[in-house]
Amino acid sequence: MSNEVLKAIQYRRTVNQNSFTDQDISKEDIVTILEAANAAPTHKRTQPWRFVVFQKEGLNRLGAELARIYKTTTPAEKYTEVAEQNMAKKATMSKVAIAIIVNYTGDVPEWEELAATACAVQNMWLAAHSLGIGGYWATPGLINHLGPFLDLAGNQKCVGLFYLGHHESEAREPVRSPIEEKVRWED
Ligand SMILES: Cc1cc2nc3c(=O)[nH]c(=O)nc-3n(C[C@H](O)[C@H](O)[C@H](O)COP(=O)(O)O)c2cc1C
Repeated sequence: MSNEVLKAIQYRRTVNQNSFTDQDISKEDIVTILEAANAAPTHKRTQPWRFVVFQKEGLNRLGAELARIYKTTTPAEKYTEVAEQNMAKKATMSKVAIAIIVNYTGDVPEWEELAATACAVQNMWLAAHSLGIGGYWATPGLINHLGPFLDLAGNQKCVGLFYLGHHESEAREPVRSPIEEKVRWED
């Protein structure tokens, strides 16, 4: 790879909580990651991304809420105590969790605001990677029940939780089918 940006794009990976270390993420790094999100492209500059940052005790509250939602929304025949505990652990094993929210303005089609928010997440992911911090975008069905906890307005939707931590996982290139299969050239 020829430069740092291309390298970061190739080596950014999903890093899950099992690989996170105990090292804290500094406030400065969190702000750098959020500023990267805020630099994402956006039609009509609606800047639809919103974030709620959980750290320290906030992670325990998030974990407890995820476990509570799991317990109250999972049919009895599918419920397991282990799954309930694992749901909470996703938050408590992370150093930071960022709720990803789309703020729909109505000024552009909804899909464009969702797309802009996804661009913001990729920016965060790359910024985190460049700081030695791994990220994991999780989209369990439970996020559809997080509205009251996150204090979302009627035009806002949570589209995931971005879990972050310093980590010890090996750098890996992506596993993808060849780009040639996904492109048609017209000369
Ligand atoms: C919109 C979106 C939602 C995702 N949701 C989940 C999820 O709920 N659980 C999960 O394990 N991974 C989730 N992922 C991560 C993907 O599984 C991961 O990006 C994919 O396996 C490729 O790995 P890489 O990120 O290391 O390239 C999500 C990724 C995206 C872009």
